[in-house]
Amino acid sequence: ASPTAALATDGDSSPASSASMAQPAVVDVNPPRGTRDFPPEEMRLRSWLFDNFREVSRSMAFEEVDFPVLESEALFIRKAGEEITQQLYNFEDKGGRRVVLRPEITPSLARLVIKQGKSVSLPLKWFTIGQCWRYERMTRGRRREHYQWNMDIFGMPKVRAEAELIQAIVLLFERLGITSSDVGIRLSSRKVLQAVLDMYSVPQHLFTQVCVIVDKLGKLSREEIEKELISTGLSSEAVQGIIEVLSLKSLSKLEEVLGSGVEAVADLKKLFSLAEQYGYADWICFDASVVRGLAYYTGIVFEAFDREGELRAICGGGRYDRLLSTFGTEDVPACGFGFGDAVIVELLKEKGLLPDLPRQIDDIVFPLDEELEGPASSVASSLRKKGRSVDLVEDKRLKWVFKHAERINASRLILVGKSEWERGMVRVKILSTREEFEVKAGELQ
Ligand SMILES: Nc1ccc(Br)nc1
Repeated sequence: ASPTAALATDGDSSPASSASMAQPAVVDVNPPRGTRDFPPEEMRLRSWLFDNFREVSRSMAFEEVDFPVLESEALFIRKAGEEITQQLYNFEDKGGRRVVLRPEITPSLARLVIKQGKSVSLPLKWFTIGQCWRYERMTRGRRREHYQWNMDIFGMPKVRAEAELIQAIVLLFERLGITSSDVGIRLSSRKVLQAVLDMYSVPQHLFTQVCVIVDKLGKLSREEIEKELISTGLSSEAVQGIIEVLSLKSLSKLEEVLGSGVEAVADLKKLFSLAEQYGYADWICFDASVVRGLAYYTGIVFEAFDREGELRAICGGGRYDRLLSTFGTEDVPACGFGFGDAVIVELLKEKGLLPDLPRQIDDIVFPLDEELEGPASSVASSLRKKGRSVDLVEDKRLKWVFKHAERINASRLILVGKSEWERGMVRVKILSTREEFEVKAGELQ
């Protein structure tokens, strides 16, 4: 039996009703575990979301770039114990190369910046929307792929980059109808943690490991965090000092603890003052516990969260000034964020903000009998060349065509009939007003 035998037909043109043809599908029609199909309705929502990502990127003068989903595994080998590197969707290809389905976009961006080298002028403002993968034991039944909108700026060492990226995030939320009472953006700087580690003379090689551990604050208990920090070799007073500073929610308190003139505080003060000028100050708040879980961040980090506290972070990012040197070349200051396609949709559902995106086409062209299939083709073709979306229908009863027109929200029904065609005419029915008239076929717009 053909695999499509089990697929429903319209019950109108098939010889027997689809029910009598249903047989077990030969292949498993579900996509691989942890992955999704996008049938038309879901695809319209995804395209709507991505169009908003693109429109914000355009308004910020970012250029679109793209990369293979398949990357060399070497790009993602890091020793800081991040979840993302422990769940690599990695394998050996037929040429014996160690490759991965990329878990994130930033290393690919860095790779391309290095490859472009001196041929590009800085700053670079690039964005992409790409599928990212993780191989997680299905015990937790979580998805293994999602799409991420990434925006990154290379070659902008000052806080302007962070301010620009946060504006992009706020613009996106506002386009979707989300307000600063629904969502906040908490931000801090890894230089805060760096200053604390310096206070306790913690060796620099522990920095990224400590960041990855404290990023689990709020996910693991305080005891578990303390245990993991001690296991890196930190003294208990260093652990207490870290946890105490990371619980601060006020920049002035932070300044009291770290002392004035600390770079982290100066950066954050500058960002808050720029936020006032951009007009998004009510979206952001300082929260010293924000460190984000990626090893390569070096400065300001930020994440958007729903103020009801129900959901995981909606998006997140930060400054990564030393990623390129880990790939063996000179550093270029960089800053970026990733914005996944899943949590945002959950938030829109919760807020009743999912858009109604019905299918819509301009014209249905229908030959009233078989010998008019040719003329119907030329009518459809000329309308398409004029930019109309045209559904050319045949082998159906007229009753079915009217129902179909309603189902797909067609604006017009163009009927090609024998007597009209002999006079060079076609019949046009405006479906919203039921208005009906004849038009010269050659003058149909
Ligand atoms: N990094 C990553 C990849 C895929 C999914 Br689903 N979540 C996170």
